[in-house]
Amino acid sequence: MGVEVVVEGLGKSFGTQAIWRDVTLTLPAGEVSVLLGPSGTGKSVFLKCLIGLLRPERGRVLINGVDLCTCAERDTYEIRKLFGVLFQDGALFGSMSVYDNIAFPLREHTRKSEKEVNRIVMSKVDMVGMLGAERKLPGEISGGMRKRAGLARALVLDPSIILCDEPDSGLDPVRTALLSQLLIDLNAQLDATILIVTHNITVARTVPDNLGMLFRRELVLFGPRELLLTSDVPVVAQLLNGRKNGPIGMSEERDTAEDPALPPEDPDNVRGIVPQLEPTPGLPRRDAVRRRKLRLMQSLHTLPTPARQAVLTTMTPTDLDDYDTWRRRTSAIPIATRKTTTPTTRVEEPAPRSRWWSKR
Ligand SMILES: Nc1ncnc2c1ncn2[C@@H]1O[C@H](COP(=O)(O)OP(=O)(O)OP(=O)(O)O)[C@@H](O)[C@H]1O
Repeated sequence: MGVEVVVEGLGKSFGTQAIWRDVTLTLPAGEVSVLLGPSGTGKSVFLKCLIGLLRPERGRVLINGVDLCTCAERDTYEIRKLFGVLFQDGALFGSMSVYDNIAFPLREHTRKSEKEVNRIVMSKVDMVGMLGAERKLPGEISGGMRKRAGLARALVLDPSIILCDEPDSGLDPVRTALLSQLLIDLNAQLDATILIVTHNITVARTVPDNLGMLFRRELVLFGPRELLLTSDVPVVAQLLNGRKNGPIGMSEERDTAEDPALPPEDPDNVRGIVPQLEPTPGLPRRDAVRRRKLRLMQSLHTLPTPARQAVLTTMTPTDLDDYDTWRRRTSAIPIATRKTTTPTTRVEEPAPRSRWWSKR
């Protein structure tokens, strides 16, 4: 199963340029999350901080209890093995074939035989739909294929955490839709924690379990997809609808500090929940979906009404039964505890779980 990534109070600057400050969020284990934000808001820098390629000045990144911001080089190296990363440009070695690029982490970090390497590489080549192109050089294939080759390379060590920096940039709408499906299928097969940085609104609306947004050097919001897709926060609504009117300007200097109200009659306003992609028929169901539903029910009371209603519409009778079982199990503890002091008190609700989503 994937690994939870906990980010607490993270801050990063380059010299006097503050990129973002006080970023706090949790990527739940095995779930798919998307990070949005206008160009230049530091999304790629954030990914690099998560894998320890850049060191933030403030805050913590906790993975399996290890703080990547302060741990020794040796621990960083070990933790990094949990990650598979698709960099923005694919980051392939230009002089190596696609096959050798994908085989590289296996040859570098494992002692597998060439036969075993071949089996793994070809299975990943197949997975990303590149059979027949594996002997080509990166310069001989399209940008979209380079992205998919980069994704195949990110997967060869069976990562618990997959980071994808703009996997859809430069892809046509059909290939973007296929890539979205591929990411959901991967999550169903691997149950890995996935974080995708994208500018693509359709990907943001249809792929993730959780959405977040960076703007003006801060994390505006991070939480379940229902929270952002029903959000009235102007910058979130502007970005998710791809509109020109709103706080986001052409350049950072033109971004406005206040959140001007959006015109309610805007015909482009397509706010609301769209169905999330399901794994391709024949693949396993996503384990994350059930875990996430239980977690959402536990923290339902912390969500704004529109998000809460949207979450409730996704619940099946089985989900509600799961929640009921959990409630009975957890409330048994306080009832037993209270018996000694106030035996007549019935505890109706489990202790409220602290809010796990983040708001500026
Ligand atoms: N190594 C570095 N040294 C100095 N500045 C850097 C470095 N890496 C990134 N930056 C700066 O950090 C800011 C954020 O860059 P980043 O690439 O993370 O943005 P982004 O949100 O991913 O943008 P885009 O969506 O356009 O890819 C930019 O102003 C960039 O110039």
